[in-house]
Amino acid sequence: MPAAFCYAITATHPEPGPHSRHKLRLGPAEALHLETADNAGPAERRPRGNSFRDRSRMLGIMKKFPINALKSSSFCSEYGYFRKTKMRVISVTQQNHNLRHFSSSQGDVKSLRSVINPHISRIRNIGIMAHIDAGKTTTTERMLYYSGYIRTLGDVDDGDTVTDFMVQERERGITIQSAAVTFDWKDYRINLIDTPGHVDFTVEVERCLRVLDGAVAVFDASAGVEAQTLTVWRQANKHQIPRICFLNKMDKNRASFTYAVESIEQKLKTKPLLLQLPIGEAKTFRGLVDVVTKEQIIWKPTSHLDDGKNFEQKPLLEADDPSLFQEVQDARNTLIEQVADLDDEFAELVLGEYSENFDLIPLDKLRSAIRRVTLAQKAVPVLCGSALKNKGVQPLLDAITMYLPAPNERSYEFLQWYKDDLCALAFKVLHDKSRGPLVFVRVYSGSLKPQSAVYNINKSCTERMSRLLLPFADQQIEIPSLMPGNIALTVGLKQSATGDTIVSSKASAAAAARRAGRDALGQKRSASDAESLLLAGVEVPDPVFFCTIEPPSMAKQQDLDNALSCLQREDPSLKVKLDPDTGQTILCGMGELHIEIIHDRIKREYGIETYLGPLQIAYRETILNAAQATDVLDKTVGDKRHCVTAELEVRPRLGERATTKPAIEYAASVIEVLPKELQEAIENGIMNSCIQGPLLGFPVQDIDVTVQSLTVHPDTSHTMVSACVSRCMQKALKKAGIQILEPLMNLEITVSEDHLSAALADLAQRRGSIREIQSRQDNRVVVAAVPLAETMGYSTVLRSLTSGSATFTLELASYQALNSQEQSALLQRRMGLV
Ligand SMILES: Nc1nc2c(ncn2[C@@H]2O[C@H](COP(=O)(O)OP(=O)(O)OP(=O)(O)O)[C@@H](O)[C@H]2O)c(=O)[nH]1
Repeated sequence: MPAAFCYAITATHPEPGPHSRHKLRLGPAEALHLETADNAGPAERRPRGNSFRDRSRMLGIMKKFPINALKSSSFCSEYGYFRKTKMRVISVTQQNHNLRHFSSSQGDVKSLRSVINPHISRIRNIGIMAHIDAGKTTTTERMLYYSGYIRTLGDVDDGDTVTDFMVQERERGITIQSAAVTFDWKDYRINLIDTPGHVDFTVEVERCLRVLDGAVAVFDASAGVEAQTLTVWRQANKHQIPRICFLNKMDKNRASFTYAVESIEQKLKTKPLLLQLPIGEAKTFRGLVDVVTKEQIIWKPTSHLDDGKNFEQKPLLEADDPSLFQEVQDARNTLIEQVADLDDEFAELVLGEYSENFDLIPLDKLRSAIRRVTLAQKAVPVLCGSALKNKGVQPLLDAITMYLPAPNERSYEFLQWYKDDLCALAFKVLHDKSRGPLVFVRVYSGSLKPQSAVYNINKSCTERMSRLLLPFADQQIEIPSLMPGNIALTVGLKQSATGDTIVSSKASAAAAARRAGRDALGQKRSASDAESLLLAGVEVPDPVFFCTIEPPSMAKQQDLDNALSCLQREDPSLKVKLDPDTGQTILCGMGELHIEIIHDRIKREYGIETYLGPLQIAYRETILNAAQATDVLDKTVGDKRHCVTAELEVRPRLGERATTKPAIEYAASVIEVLPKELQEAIENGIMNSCIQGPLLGFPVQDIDVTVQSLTVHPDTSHTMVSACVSRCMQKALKKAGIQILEPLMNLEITVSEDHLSAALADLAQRRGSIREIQSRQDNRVVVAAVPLAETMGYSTVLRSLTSGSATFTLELASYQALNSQEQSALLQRRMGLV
């Protein structure tokens, strides 16, 4: 299957707003180092027995219970003592940052008084992920505000949020790059990554997920689960990341808590744990009830400000609102049932001591049980609010600290190879004009210190790191060390790119490789499996669009090459190659928007005005039949004779589809006498010929290859073997008959009833096939399949057809064969005949 990705375009993009500018004021630089013996590991699990529901039914204990007047216990600091260390504050010089207000009084600016290396149990590495426009950036901005790191609330629509700092992000009101920010909330260090929702930047989400321990999935409460939510949810499943759901936009027209929860349950196939219920919906939304504590939280604007800082939290009494009171009571009983069903330790407690009265269950016991089931990914806590209207974000922050895991509660298989040696992962690169590349790293084991040499396993090189910085909101604070579980920025690493593994030395890498190798033998794992554990890289799907890119003059070619190589280090989904026939530079990307943004960044950040050729589709080639070919290469170079005879068979693959990696087999007579280096040379030859198919030069997919025979003269170099095999492959592929495949996209359009027929008529003209039309509140959701070639400029057309009211998402589904007419039309176009 192709790597899943999709893209979403809102047909109504907000216009760029005025950029508010503020001056940066910093408090005095001071840092404290935390040393604490606090260790909050998960309680040991007990073997599961019958379900709680079954057992409680047997015992007949499912009753309604009286009000629990317990107050929520505040999280008191468990810190031991603080020790002063040196720290330097550096204001961000990122070219595009608008500087923001920070509290100036000492004691107010938490970042400047923060501990540098909090105890690992107090760290939360969290991602915010969602469908485009669900409100990730707005929620992040509120978190920074309530935790005291910014003094004014930025707005996505005004283009002045902290995390969307690129000019393109601020102008378009979308997140393009993930942004990592650090802040403290109630004695916890939160490293938070705001990820893009637009599918062209899915790889950006994927690489962040590698370093996260938990995630907050944000939903638009009026839309529930949308297409890109499914994609990011699948990505989080793949990395086994515990999650919390935040139903945002509860203030919006048509917001529905019940609808959103149902869609989470049905579409994401997960068990939602309702930890809150909203008080009011849409226009009447004014607060929430904490189902765990049965307290109501009502936000109240002060006379001059409605920034959400002022809220009242008090027990919900029956007299306040009898029906809400009953709803909360039921919700709490259901929650207890659900958790007991999933957690034996809690079930025992509930069935024993508290079987007569659930209200007496201590809060900490219930919370610990919710935490255990969340960490085990058996269920997902659900909270709600409205980030834009400043409601619900503080309880969300509390939930992050309470229910999402600390780094030491996650298990990473590769850690065992490193023991206590340094193992860190570079997960993001930013280019800073004055300081060069800034590399974000997460430390898994050992510690990282500035002014030290480190070894990059992927690049097999030693590099020197000059400084370590913590990205507190949009300030960066220099720190003396980085401990396991934490995230920071490094200055000075010139070779390291996204996805690289960093260790202390070459010897330490070798020792880890030996341990991994030994283990691989023990567990019957292949050496390449062990290697992949050692190198925690990022999977990048193949691009679907490409175009030529030209500098304004030949003199600027070198500058353009440099700019592209910097951008590629930041963005592994950007591919750059040279057209072997024309010598032109080719830019390959994940979507129209992706290429547009790269073009814009080259102009703004590197000052090069480039010209893009027309956007083209990255088709694939495959074969129709099995075929055999033989090739002989006989060449004398200097005094050496290179002589190879190869015979190969190619066949269409029947099983697993959409892979450009051919399955290679050897005839028994060949494999018996094949040295490893020669095998590598043969496989290089086969792979190279699959990169550029014989018909139009597109990658060849879904083929099996058998090396039938191979004769090699003793003096022949391996390069000549590869060349002969490659030529033989090309012959075999041509004989087998080439079929062109085009990317087929899953398209989901959300449109009002009034504009439905216009959208459907347009779809019919685009070779689209409609699979389903669903209802989502007052809107219709059209699920269809459409060739990628027919989606160029679709956002503009849909916007005009629906007066800007529709939204759509596209996701690569598969590659489908072009019919013979379409294929010959494409051939003619590519040859310039039409
Ligand atoms: N009504 C309402 N609008 C909101 C809320 N939160 C965010 N918005 C608006 O929704 C739009 C998108 O918000 P963002 O915070 O940029 O959403 P995002 O998920 O970060 O978007 P991408 O990163 O581009 O995917 C903006 O116009 C926000 O003002 C909310 O709670 N209620």
